[in-house]
Amino acid sequence: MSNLDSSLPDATAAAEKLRVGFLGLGIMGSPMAENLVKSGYDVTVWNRTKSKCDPLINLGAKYQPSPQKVAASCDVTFAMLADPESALDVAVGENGAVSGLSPGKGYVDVSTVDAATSNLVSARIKDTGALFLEAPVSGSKKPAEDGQLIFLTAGDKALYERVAPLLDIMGKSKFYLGEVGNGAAMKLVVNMIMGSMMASFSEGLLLSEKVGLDPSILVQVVSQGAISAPMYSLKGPSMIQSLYPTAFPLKHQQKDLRLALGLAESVSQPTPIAAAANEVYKVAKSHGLGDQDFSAVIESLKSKMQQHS
Ligand SMILES: NC(=O)C1=CN([C@@H]2O[C@H](COP(=O)(O)OP(=O)(O)OC[C@H]3O[C@@H](n4cnc5c(N)ncnc54)[C@H](OP(=O)(O)O)[C@@H]3O)[C@@H](O)[C@H]2O)C=CC1
Ligand SMILES: O=CCCC(=O)O
Repeated sequence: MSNLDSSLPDATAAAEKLRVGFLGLGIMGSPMAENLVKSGYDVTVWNRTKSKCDPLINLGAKYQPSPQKVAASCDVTFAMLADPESALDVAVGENGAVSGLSPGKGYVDVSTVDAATSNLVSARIKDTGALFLEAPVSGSKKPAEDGQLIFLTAGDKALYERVAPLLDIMGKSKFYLGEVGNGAAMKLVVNMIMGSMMASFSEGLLLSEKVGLDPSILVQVVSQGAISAPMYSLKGPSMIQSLYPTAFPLKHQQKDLRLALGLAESVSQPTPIAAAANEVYKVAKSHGLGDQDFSAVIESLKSKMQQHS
């Protein structure tokens, strides 16, 4: 097929020259928006803390002072916000995106939220005549920087097709999962597994050390067997040194476990492992580790912290 084939998504988007809004420039939103700017898109940004917009503005992004004004000045607006409360506030609160939307526009929420929040945002967006897509992501800070995220999308198929070239810039793959809520649910199930894996890995590192083994050799052994995971090889060495440089904040992992437990409860699915893991993250959060990487959960299993909890 020729590169000039206008049926290709890339060619369609280039021909359309979409104006892209981006709300929420935290650990994930900043590199995602940066990749769009670097790919030549006309990007307009907003963030609650305005200073985080400056590096993007220096790269050529435009700025608007509210989600409403971003949505009004763009064809499609992405939102990458901390949690259900902020996702709702930015979409439907005062000067929220909804008041800037109209038929022909689209809103793509890439935050990790629960299905109920996503459905609420979707209903309000659709009331304006605009289209809605939920598209939470798997992959952390580095994959966001490298354009290697995995999008778990659901909602308006027409919007999915329209933004596919943008998702392809920010990510390495994308799944379309049907009705709004399915993307949120898939993301929560994935992060429920991840949270339990990290808590279990933490126990193993500490146990190996207590029985006189070298935990760095445990990391090597794990990396070569059936339970190997990139996460263990990536985070294990720094965890052994009690270093937790933030890629995925612990407070967000605990939020995802909380939301996943709610999802499980809604269908009476027992999730005792995730429930136990959630308690360990809650202890870590209550000890002020919420802004550190989620691998800092190991701290809550160290005996000195157990005595103080
Ligand atoms: N970090 C990661 O590895 C991954 C994170 N996620 C998910 O992506 C989302 C964002 O994560 P991440 O970028 O790491 O988080 P950050 O904490 O770095 O960024 C959160 C963003 O939300 C904004 N925000 C928070 N509260 C409000 C509010 N009340 N009103 C308006 N804006 C608000 C922050 O604004 P301000 O700058 O003003 O604080 C910031 O832009 C979360 O849902 C997270 O679970 C998904 C995959 C990976
Ligand atoms: O939500 C955060 C996910 C982090 C990851 O997938 O590595």
